[in-house]
Amino acid sequence: MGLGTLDTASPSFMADFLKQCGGCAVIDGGFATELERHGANLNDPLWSAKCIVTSPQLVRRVHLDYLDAGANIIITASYQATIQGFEAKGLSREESEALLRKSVEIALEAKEIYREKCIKDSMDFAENERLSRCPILVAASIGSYGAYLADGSEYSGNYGDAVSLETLKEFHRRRLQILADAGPDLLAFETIPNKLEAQAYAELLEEENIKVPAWFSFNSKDGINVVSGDPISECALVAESYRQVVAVGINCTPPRYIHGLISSIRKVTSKPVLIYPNSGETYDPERKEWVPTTGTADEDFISYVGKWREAGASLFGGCCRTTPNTIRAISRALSQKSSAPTATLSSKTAVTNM
Ligand code: MET
Ligand SMILES: [Zn+2]
Repeated sequence: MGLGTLDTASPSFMADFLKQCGGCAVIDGGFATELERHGANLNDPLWSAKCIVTSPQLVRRVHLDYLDAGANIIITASYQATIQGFEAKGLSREESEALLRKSVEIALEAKEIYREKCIKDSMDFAENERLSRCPILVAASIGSYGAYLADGSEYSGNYGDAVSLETLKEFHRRRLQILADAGPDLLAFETIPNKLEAQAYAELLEEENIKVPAWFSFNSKDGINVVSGDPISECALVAESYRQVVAVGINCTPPRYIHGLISSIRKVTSKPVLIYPNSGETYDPERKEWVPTTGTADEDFISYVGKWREAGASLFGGCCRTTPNTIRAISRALSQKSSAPTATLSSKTAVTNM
């Protein structure tokens, strides 16, 4: 299935993977918001991680839906799964650690089911061809300290002076070890809100001698800086000297900012650039809901894909409020290989038919 020739420990792992995918890969779409669309109530400090406990079948189903839609990389449900968060719910240390492992196990299971389905369904030539061309990767999600706090600071990046580099490293250390040992193909540090946390991740990868390749993905609300106000160029540069970091990019950010951010990242790194924007709506942490933004055509998400590719991104997916339909449309847009991949696609359909 291709993976036999892909060595996650090799320095050329990401380049090899992208080559097998034809130059570009597809990441999945919004995970927590997709669980919600299926009826899960995530109004909880654990957010999507609650479903690892309450609805593992639904977690697996959403992974499978994204694979069916054309994702080459699925991201685990561990974004807001932390030992501290589970312990606050009364679980023991052992139970908490087992749940972290379980998030990876469910995604690996979905990958296996999907592969078996494709093999069995030998009549489905197109699917088989896709699989043999490009392997499926499981990326273990690591959300920020702010995501654990569940107080909106993942979108402000402001942890206050009391939170130091050491605080962040100690907060993340054990979770990182457990997720890395659970057997994912990648580690996805997602929605990184400031430079300090990126630095903490980078140092941890080295100190803990983590062998699983990682990506760093930041979020922005102005297209120039990450949400804390640290310039994206400085944040992306943190990753540059760490060989364990195999891609750098942006997630959970409105589509209208992505083009400029790709250019800024490309100026400071030659690592592959990944992007998985949200639907363009804004999360209101007080109301705990997504609200529409005015004045921009963020529903044109899919129509941007060709431009993002031209700007130098090579991994594309969606974040909050995007759906398997969005991913299917991205996958098609990329495989069309034309400079105007949206000609036959209604982007509005892709994003609003949720
Ligand atoms: N991978 C996570 C999800 O889609 C990222 C959340 S960003 C707030 O649920
Ligand atoms: Zn998001």
